Amino acid sequence: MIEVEHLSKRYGAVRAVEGVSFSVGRGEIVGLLGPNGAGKSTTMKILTTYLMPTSGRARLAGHDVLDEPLAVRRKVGYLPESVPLYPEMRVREFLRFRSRLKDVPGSRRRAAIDDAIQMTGLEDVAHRVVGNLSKGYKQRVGLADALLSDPDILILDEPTAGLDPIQIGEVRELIRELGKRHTILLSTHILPEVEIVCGRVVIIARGRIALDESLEKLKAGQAVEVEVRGPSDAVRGVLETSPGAGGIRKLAVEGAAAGDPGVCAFEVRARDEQAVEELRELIARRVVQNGWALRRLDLSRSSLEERFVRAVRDAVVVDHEGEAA
Ligand SMILES: Nc1ncnc2c1ncn2[C@@H]1O[C@H](COP(=O)(O)OP(=O)(O)OP(=O)(O)O)[C@@H](O)[C@H]1O
Repeated sequence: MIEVEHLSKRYGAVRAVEGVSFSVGRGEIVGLLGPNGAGKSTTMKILTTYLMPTSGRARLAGHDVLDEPLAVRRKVGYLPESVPLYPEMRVREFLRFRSRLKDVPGSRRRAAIDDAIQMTGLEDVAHRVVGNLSKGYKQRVGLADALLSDPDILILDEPTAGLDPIQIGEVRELIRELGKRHTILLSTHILPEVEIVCGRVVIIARGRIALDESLEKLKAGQAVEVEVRGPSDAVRGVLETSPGAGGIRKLAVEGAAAGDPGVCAFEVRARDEQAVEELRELIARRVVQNGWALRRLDLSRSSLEERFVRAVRDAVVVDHEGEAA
């Protein structure tokens, strides 16, 4: 549904996007992840035909952004980083206005607006003035707008930016729901967001692709963090000999005293993706069987974070080497 080939964009001397290539298949939810200024918004503006690339190609649902920009716009619903709304309009009135602009046929317009309102949970505020809504609800109005023409593709630029934790959860849930019917490319710089919502992540750093991988693969080799009240050496021995364990790292040991073995914490890396869930349960059983108190047992986030930091750092190094050359 989205094919991007060697896309570049310069703003004067600023190379915002440099030879970016990736693709998104029908029904995928892909996260475009990167630090501030990485080139995410610029890429999305090119894909939605709001900006022309300096070079390279992009096709959405088979239409080229340069040759057929109107056809692209008909296939794409776009939620820009800052949602342009008319604050003095009421929600339904705004969506009616937008549906006319988007050429939604008159006979379909009412149903399209009702569907968009229902999908985004705006029923209770449909009669309210947009400018008086909370930021979370304004974001939903932006999403409803993006859905009006029932587009095949949704492009969402930082859809949860500036929302409170409850609103963030609601919008993420909504995106997952939308992912059942639409192909979605969303940008964010929040790692857990990608983990929760997306099936694949494309990391962009300094305008270049630093990583393009499925979440499943990224999670392979994931680790379990375990905290136990028990003798550190014995605990370590039991953890590292657990079937499925691929390596162990000490996180902390504290408080051993007379009569108290103290508390120790380890990160146990799973040998493969399947192993991590089994390993978690096995560790719980083994700790308890040894008569130790299990204080904490989590999936470690560090593996994905490490991959992100490494990918971004490597991209910066390559960039500097490129400049030096
Ligand atoms: N209109 C513009 N004129 C000049 N430079 C620009 C313009 N728009 C963006 N840039 C620069 O291009 C680079 C990429 O910006 P872009 O907004 O695409 O990044 P981003 O990944 O979306 O960042 P953020 O997460 O902060 O929104 C940055 O260095 C930015 O300063």
